[in-house]
Amino acid sequence: MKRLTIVIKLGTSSIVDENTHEPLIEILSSIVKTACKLQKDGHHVVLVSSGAIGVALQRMKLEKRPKHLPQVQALAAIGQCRLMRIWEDLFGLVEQPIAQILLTRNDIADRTQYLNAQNTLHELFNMRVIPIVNENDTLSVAEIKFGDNDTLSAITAGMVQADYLFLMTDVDCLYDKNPRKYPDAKPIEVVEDIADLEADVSSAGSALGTGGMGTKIVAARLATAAGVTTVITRSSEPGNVAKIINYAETLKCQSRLNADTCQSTTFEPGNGDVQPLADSTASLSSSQILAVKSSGTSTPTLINEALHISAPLHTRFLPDLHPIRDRNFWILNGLSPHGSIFIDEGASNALERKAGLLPVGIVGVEGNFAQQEAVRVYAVKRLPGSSSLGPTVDGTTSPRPGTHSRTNSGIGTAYVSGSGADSPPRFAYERHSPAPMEVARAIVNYSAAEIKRIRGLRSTEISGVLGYADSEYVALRENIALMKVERSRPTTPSFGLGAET
Ligand SMILES: N[C@@H](CCC(=O)OP(=O)(O)O)C(=O)O
Repeated sequence: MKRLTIVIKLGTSSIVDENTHEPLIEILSSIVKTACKLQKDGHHVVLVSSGAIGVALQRMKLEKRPKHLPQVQALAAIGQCRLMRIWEDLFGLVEQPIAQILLTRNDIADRTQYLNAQNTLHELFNMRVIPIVNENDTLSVAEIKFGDNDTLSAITAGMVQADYLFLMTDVDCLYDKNPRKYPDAKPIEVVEDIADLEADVSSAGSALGTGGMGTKIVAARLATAAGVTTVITRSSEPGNVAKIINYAETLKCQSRLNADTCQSTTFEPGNGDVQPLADSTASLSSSQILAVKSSGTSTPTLINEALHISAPLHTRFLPDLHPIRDRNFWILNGLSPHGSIFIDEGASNALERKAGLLPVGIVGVEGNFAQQEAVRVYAVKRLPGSSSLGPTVDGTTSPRPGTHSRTNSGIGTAYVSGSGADSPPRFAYERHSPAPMEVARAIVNYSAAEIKRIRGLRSTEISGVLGYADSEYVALRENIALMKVERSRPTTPSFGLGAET
């Protein structure tokens, strides 16, 4: 039997009525039914549930979400237990145990706590319990906030290495243009590479929640990079979750056009339900396999036609084939960067070859970070003729006064400037057109002040300058996570839609 791990995120607008703030019992009941069915079929299910603040508004008979942070935090405290009471009542009706997990970014910034959260989730799966995750808003202030539950759900999906993340919202899917303005807007069913998506993400969230379409795209980017198929679909039809999984798994299986690889899959095309097969027999009939083979296609739409299967409207973001997982996922997404380091091309290439980060390749530092904190790592080009021992990247947004020349490096745009032949060359970079490329995140062995003093030096020179040398590396290889960097991207259709949460 193929067991899937499925994270379903419900925004505030799917949980409470935007005007009356009453719980949307019909949707919540359908979610419970869907989650229990998936669970009973052997899959692992996690709910990421917003709605604490929305539910509290009704409890406290308030008309609007307050703006003052302590009031919002107090409401979250009031609403969270009421929200869980609603879930407990509904899941209790079908004897399905649930668990509450409240997270802040701080909780997972510590590697041990991150692993503890991960272990707890896995243990709950083993116990056949459905975890319900929300941000711990009462403790969260800006610096330790995930910001919105779309991001939280993507991090949760990465943490449990989910197969699917469902971002349930108030629209069917993405369209090639704003369907509210353009009646001929076409739904986008599959986004093969999210890097190619140029999105109009201007739509705001609902009055109660914090997310919108922008945060959904950010979440989809994060989750697909972690190998999670991410789906945007309408929350008012939770039964669609199983239909979409069924459809996507069937297409995945069929696109391989190989009966052997389909053997462990457990789906009956077209009936809308995910069915575990006790004996691992092929889920697709030989006539269906023949139908696809004889159609001579592997594209989803044509396979779909060959099989006569369809799914409710949705947009599916396909996962990265080389997912970022485990420690790398944690470095990239669990930690908040406290500053930036700028490295030259040689160092950038060395990182690609899985080397650690030495001081000699560092050309600049920004921010005020301490040892063992996370930083962003940007690649910039070292200009010909500049000193190898300590040109500074100063982060100005335009060239400094004086003589300057400009090169387009393909990595970032670098300027060299100085007031004449006697002045040492300085590096500056332009933040826009093109911005320096963030190539990695790293946990550093030295503080910003220390790195400013040792940048450009060989490792043997560190102790001479600092009086000590904690490490020859500014960041050890195991503490560096490379980003997926797109050096050139084709332009792609933009889309528009007005999702609320
Ligand atoms: N954690 C908050 C919701 C935050 C949030 O992202 O809300 P939403 O945009 O509705 O998914 C709550 O429970 O009210």
